[in-house]
Amino acid sequence: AKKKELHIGGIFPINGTGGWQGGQACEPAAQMAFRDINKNKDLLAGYTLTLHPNDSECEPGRGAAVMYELLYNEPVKVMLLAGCSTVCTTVAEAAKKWNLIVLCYGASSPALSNRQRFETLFRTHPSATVHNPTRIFLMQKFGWSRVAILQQAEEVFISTVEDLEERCKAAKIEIVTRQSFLTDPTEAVRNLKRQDARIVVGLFYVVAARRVLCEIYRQQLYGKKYVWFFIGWYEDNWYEMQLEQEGINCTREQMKMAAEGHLTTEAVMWNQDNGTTISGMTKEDFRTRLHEELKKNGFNIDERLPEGYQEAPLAYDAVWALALAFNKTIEKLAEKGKKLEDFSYTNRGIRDEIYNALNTTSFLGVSGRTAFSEKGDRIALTQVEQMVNGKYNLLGYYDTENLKLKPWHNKEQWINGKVPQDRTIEKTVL
Ligand SMILES: CC1(C)CO[C@@H](CC(=O)O)CN1
Repeated sequence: AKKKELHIGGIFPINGTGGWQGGQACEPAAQMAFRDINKNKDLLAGYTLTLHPNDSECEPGRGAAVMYELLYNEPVKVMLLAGCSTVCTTVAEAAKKWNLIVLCYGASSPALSNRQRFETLFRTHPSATVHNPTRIFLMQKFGWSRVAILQQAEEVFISTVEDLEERCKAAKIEIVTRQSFLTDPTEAVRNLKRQDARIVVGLFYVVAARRVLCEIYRQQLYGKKYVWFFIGWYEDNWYEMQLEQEGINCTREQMKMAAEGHLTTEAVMWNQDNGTTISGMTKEDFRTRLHEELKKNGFNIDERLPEGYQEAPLAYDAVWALALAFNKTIEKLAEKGKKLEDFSYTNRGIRDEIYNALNTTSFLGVSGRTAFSEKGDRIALTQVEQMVNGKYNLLGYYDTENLKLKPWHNKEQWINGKVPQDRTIEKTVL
């Protein structure tokens, strides 16, 4: 018998430079997952999934336009996939009116962790706040209870800092100052110096990070008395890239000196070990297939780029989450004599079944263990690295859900082997 089609709306950042460069690999990764699932005999028997891809250019206005095209044109879509925080915010806030679940594979904004605004949102991309429990863990591990914050004035960093401040308060870690800047960090760095900040958490995009690093060098806020936390998803040699083009007036050597010893935190987006995942692939199998897929799609791949498309596993696993949830929903509906293909935009009952199924979905994907919190956030491990002599050393992983190390390698290095202090220790004259 002919298989029944389930139609999925896909909104991807294909063109446009508004978003992150990794986004372009998400549509090919999702297409790969649709093929794998439609071939899989153990899933969705009697059904076939059909993706309707569209380009949002990572721009919320375009995202809204393609969403309405998807909704006002046959066939009825049963779910939406979307990427980019701005597009997901727009799409997810509206989609609940059509009883559509929205699965976001590329949205890090903490604002999306809000069930009042986003009743039907789930995301395989962790919120930017996933770094914060790890930052607190590191402060406690190294005995720092007096820290400072330097951030770029962007929504994602503002809401991340709000979460970090709450966690610092709960952990009795004093935030001696919180400095923010739009594009020029000079004054903000000067204020850090005035407050004798020693342990600083930095939250900014990579172009701003290079300006901060040069300012750190010029104002001597680096070396054995200081520790900086940076974001870990910049390119590995971000501190020496594009210095001329961006008008950075520090040499590569100076940037490298200022960067020495800094710590980074980032969400783990590729399965930590090389075990076989639900699709039968290991993460390396996936990387190889993605590489081939991107070449076939005319991407100019060089050796490094597959790492550069770090979010591709999140798009691939989002489709597996969707398929597993549909599988569960079909069984549940059958008990009530209902069918998934009877979904319509006014059908709240089927939306609730899909929502409940996603809420309890958990599997090992190419992006690692994939499961969602009650706010629909991706539960993820974080990775900690330290820059030593211009290269990142892996220090370990942290499980923010169970608040434990997985594992820690004890490879951190400090100048003269001494962990920097978080304040000036008054010499007590005996
Ligand atoms: C880690 C990063 C680069 C954070 O931004 C995400 C895009 C977004 O949140 O709009 C993609 N992944």
